[in-house]
Amino acid sequence: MLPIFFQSCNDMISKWEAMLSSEGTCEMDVWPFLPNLTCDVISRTAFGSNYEEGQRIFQLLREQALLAVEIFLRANIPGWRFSPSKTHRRMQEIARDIETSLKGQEITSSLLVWTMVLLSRYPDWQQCAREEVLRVFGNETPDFDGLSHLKIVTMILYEVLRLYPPVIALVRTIQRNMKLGHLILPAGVDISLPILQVHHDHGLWGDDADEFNPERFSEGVSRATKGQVSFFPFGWGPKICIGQNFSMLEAKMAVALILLCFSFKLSPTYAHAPYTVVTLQPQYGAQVILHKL
Ligand code: HEM
Repeated sequence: MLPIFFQSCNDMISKWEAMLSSEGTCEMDVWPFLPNLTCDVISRTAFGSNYEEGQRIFQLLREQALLAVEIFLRANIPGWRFSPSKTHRRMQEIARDIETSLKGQEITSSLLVWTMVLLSRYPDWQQCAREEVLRVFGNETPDFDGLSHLKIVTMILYEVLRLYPPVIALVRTIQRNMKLGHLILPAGVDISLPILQVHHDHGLWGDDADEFNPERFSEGVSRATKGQVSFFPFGWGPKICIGQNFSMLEAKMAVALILLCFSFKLSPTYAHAPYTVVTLQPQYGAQVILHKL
């Protein structure tokens, strides 16, 4: 799997290098490249093909996401979600076409784009992470052992997942009448588990809850959360994400290789506008200025 991550990340970096000016800089929107990278990785891993060959599946995934938004926007029309509309029929067709295990690809690109935005905003953390990557790998190709030893990069990724969880909420349907704390929950009711709000809760995370401070994860997740379920970007319990190790490894590889090749800062044209199309994305892209190292 790691050689696939490495190859796909290198392909993306080569495209960025080809765009550099003679001074070794380039202003660009990195956001469109990141879903292509994660599609490429999952496509090569699942089908042994590259992004171009797996393209049909990813077009279907994007169409499905837009249809889901359409349904969400009409959710307040009573009974609409049960009606056999054209949107529903198309969604069912698409669902048959796509295996569940593909659903993580766009989510990982959300993690990567917010990591680039935050490291652009916090150059000290960017430098700190680069020094760690250089210390661990030097001129060697990143391997599994080294990636598992990237402590600062891991702290940064956790803090990005806390501030910008790609999945902002989970929904659960109550199967039978139950009591949860002081709440009585009747069967059939849908409840939302608001990941984004919990991750920003000042009572749980302190006064700096809205600030980027990877240091809070320096002693691991359970210390940072004081043993509470206040950090669950991958869900929790029996339905927890089965792709979390895959995506963390992929993200570490991508971040390590980008840090080794470029320094980057936000372009003045960047407009901070997180919005949700199934996952949390930058509405107007992620314009950065890259400098070749
Ligand atoms: C940063 C990346 C990712 C995040 C934040 C993420 C997050 C999540 C979340 C919140 C859930 C729902 C858990 C629940 O309903 O309680 C989930 C489920 C799932 N994820 Fe991920 N995911 C990521 C990457 C991936 C990747 C790369 C894959 C596949 C290679 C993947 C495969 C799945 C599958 C198959 C499920 C359904 C598990 C089940 O229902 O039993 N995810 N993920």
